Amino acid sequence: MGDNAKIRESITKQTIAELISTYPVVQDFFVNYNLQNLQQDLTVAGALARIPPEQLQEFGLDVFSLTEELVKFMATLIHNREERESVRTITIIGGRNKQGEAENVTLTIAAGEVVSIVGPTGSGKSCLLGDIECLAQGDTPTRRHILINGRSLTDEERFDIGNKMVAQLSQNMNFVMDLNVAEFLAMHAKSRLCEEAGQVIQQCFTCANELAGEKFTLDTKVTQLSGGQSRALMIADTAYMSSSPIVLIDEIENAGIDRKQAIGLLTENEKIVLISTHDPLLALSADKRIVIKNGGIHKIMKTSAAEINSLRDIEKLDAIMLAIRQQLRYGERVSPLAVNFNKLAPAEQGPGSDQQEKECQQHVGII
Ligand SMILES: Nc1ncnc2c1ncn2[C@@H]1O[C@H](COP(=O)(O)OP(=O)(O)OP(=O)(O)O)[C@@H](O)[C@H]1O
Repeated sequence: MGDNAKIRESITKQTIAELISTYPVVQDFFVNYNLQNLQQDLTVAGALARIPPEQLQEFGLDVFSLTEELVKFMATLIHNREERESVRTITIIGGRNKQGEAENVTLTIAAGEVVSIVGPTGSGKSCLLGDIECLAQGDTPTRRHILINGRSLTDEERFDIGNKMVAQLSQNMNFVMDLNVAEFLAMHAKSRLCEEAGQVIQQCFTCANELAGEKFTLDTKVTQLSGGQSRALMIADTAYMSSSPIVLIDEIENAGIDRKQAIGLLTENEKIVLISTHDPLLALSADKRIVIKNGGIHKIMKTSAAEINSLRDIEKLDAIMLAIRQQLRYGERVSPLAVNFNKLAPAEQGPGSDQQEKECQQHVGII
């Protein structure tokens, strides 16, 4: 029996109340067809059969085609749920760098892991994100292959627009719709068949406002949001509404948002997060970092215990920079710094020494 036939058989036998209690978002489907008053204790088949034909004619439907619409709606809902739960790993199989030299790398990243991508400007960080976004199969300039749960995807799986495995938060985000924040979030909730949409919309809005510096309201037009506010809204949206299990972030450091909180939020739901960054705080907040050089994966380094210690100092420095930025933003004088700069010089044999780098590379078993 095909998937849709199984869904049809299963849902039509349930009562309306049972179906709604398992999938609250189904109420939206009924409301769309003006069917909010269906009798709750009847089976779905029974309740749909009792709808007067003229009520459905308004939508160009009869009971049979309405049932098929409901089955398609449920199939998408179930597919999204399964997908969210199904990506356990992604694997990057090396291709070649800008010179055509082989990368000789196989890196597997598990659900819940955060990996940063670092390297000089123009080295190829966004290109690696692009490979993951399109689930490359040796058909991009880098010739990399990306596997999901250890296997290559078919072209149908890669290019199925309903199959949104990867969410990408890119550097430039522009809205073209004339909607306010509330309408925008409601539209997303609907298109992603979000369960408990009202609650999720409120969570997204509150969280985006916490991430962004300057507050905005639900009435604010999305076209009026600043770059940082748009970024904050999209991060909250990705964290709470998107079912995509893989999140790619291209440089959030310049968006003026709370970066640590943003990453914490995205990793809460066992997503795989890859961040291209020039920011030490973000780079070291990851479990591992991929170092890109000349278009190729040069090294993969696990964040060492010493680096995690340094991260605490980096956070303090970051807090100082943030405070200075706030003072400047609000037209205040910058207060004298209570920092002993002599103490800030990196220790001679500190993190980053050759010995430690070798250990890191051995640890992840890379080239
Ligand atoms: N392996 C490769 N083979 C061929 N071209 C590559 C490869 N990797 C990167 N490139 C090319 O190099 C250019 C710069 O790459 P990319 O934009 O990914 O750099 P970046 O590290 O993200 O830069 P920035 O830090 O400035 O954002 C792009 O034109 C990209 O197509």
